[in-house]
Amino acid sequence: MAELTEELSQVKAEEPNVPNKDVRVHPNPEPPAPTTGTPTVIVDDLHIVYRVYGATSDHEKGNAVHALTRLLKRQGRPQMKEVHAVKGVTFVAYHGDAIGIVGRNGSGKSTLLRAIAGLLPPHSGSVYTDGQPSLLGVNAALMRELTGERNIVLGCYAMGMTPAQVKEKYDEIVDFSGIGEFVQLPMSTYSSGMGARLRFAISSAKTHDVLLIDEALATGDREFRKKSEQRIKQIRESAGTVFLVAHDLRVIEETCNRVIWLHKGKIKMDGDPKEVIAAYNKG
Ligand SMILES: Nc1ncnc2c1ncn2[C@@H]1O[C@H](COP(=O)(O)OP(=O)(O)OP(=O)(O)O)[C@@H](O)[C@H]1O
Repeated sequence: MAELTEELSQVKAEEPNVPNKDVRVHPNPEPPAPTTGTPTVIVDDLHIVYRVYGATSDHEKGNAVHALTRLLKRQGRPQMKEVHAVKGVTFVAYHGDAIGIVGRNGSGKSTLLRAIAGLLPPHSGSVYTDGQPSLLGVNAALMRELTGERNIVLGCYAMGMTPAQVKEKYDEIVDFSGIGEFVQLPMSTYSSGMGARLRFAISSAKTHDVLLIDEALATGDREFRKKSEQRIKQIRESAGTVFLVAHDLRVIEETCNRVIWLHKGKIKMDGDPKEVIAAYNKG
């Protein structure tokens, strides 16, 4: 384990750290004293636009003549399509907030989380965060060909933990994930639920200033969901801020103190979970 951690710390040291200049993140090395009412995330008139290159325009769809002409003229597909996924979203999140984000498929929930995490540059508008945001998604970058054990070590390093902290947390992460002896096997042998549980266990082993969870709880069973909810409560109590995207509205209602309803990239409602979820269910 010591050898492995040393090897991984070298790997990490060589990774280029490319700051995203479009997202203004203000890392706070000394976590602030828990103060409710202090803003942690400010999203100001945020617009996110995806550019899809090589998209087929409507009049070209399924048209063999166009495809053949392009081939003969050796032309590529110059078309570029823009998808305006988030359209002028503005809100402020505070210490101790657990904010659920609901909305239909394609309403912009994952895009908003990725923008808060600093992974997508705004087309216009700004995101300000106090502290380091961490995104935990069902597709979080664990490596399928590596064992659970190696992924735990790698994941902990990626979150900035020291070798001593990784050692201290290792057993707790394995216990919490409930994957047992599978920890010695490559993640490619895990069910999707086991993978999701391990990702959640790793990400939540550290105290986060801002933790963003994208559907990560959806694949867990009932018992695991209860444990995860408990852990989200602990993160809130340590004055962090949690954002949770889940299609299961019960999870959101039981875990969050505030809900944002996104509709076609815009905020339709923002407030008390019961009220927002009732309106969402009607509309
Ligand atoms: N990488 C991408 N490239 C182009 N368009 C994208 C990309 N990712 C998402 N989109 C588009 O952006 C819009 C918002 O997608 P997003 O995944 O944020 O929605 P969502 O609310 O999280 O959806 P779901 O509930 O289905 O997960 C959709 O129209 C989607 O097609």
